[in-house]
Amino acid sequence: MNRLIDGKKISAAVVEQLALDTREFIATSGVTPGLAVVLVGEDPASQVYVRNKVKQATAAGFNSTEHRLSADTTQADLNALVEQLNNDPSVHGILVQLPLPAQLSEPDIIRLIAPHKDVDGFHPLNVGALASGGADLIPCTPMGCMIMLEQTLGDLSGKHAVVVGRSNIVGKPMAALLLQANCTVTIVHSRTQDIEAICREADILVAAVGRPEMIKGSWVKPGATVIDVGINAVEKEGKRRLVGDVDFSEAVDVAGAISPVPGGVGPMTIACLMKNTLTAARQQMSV
Ligand SMILES: NC(=O)C1=CN([C@@H]2O[C@H](COP(=O)(O)OP(=O)(O)OC[C@H]3O[C@@H](n4cnc5c(N)ncnc54)[C@H](OP(=O)(O)O)[C@@H]3O)[C@@H](O)[C@H]2O)C=CC1
Ligand SMILES: Nc1nc(=O)c2c([nH]1)NC[C@@H]1CN(c3ccc(C(=O)N[C@@H](CCC(=O)O)C(=O)O)cc3)C=[N+]21
Repeated sequence: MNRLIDGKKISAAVVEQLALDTREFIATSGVTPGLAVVLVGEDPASQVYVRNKVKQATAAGFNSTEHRLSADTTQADLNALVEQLNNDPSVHGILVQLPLPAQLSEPDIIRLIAPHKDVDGFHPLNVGALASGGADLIPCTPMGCMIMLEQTLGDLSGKHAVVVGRSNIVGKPMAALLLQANCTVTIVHSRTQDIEAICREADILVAAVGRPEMIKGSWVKPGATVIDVGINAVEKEGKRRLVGDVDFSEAVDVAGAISPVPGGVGPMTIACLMKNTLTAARQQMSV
């Protein structure tokens, strides 16, 4: 029996609960949570995500603002915007869409965001808190993956989890959360030898590589739970399609449960961004 992990459905339930919590927060504090999303340049995929984020934030009952800067924005201009948002009491969460154009420094801008408004959980202070087990603002994509895994498997204790990819935004925080949930965690990356054999040992396989359909059905242990984080735009039969890092058509016959792309991790990421925005607003208002 193969089971599809339906990110659209799970995220809708998360957002529904969040809308209730938000209403209660607004009634108690008199404050509406505010999310500011910053987009530099015209990357079409980023525009889609930003639009989805702003739409969902409005649905959850937040105020949300979108700040679009041109692709040739200077570091000084971007810094000035972030400082303005840091100092704006109506803004509780700030997200700067990545990647940034080449002339801008990602580490510098991430460090500049006030840690208590860092709803991506990328500031070194929040990364440190996650590593030592006491974080409030957890990176949205790994948080979304954990919700999917816990709904599918319940207790994750003792499972062997293999994370493919070691980026700061997905792979590393994913591994930290799995470890916190008592999994035995292996991280593999581009220098790992015999990735296939390691993947085949996984009870939980999380793919965050950015290579379309790299993980084949034969890499999956029968019955394993597969979470596909990859979002890759490819041309198929002359049409633009989104595919994951897992070869879904092969893996679906082997896995015990698997998340699709689209309709898997993507919507969960946005739902978790909303969760973090409410958490940030609560902390700032001490409610
Ligand atoms: N659904 C969602 O909400 C989100 C989806 N994504 C998607 O997830 C994917 C990964 O994103 P991100 O983590 O930012 O990507 P990065 O490019 O930052 O990291 C990719 C990782 O995969 C590893 N890797 C690359 N090629 C191989 C290979 N052939 N074999 C083994 N490992 C390899 C790299 O290894 P090394 O470190 O050695 O170079 C690196 O650690 C992308 O498709 C992205 O679009 C990302 C964020 C959110
Ligand atoms: N600071 C920052 N934080 C991020 O969290 C961040 C980022 N930068 N840069 C880019 C990646 C990517 N990402 C996605 C979010 C939602 C979908 C999503 O909603 N996907 C839908 C489909 C969207 C479509 O149709 O294109 C789905 O998979 O079903 C995808 C990808 C967040 N990221």
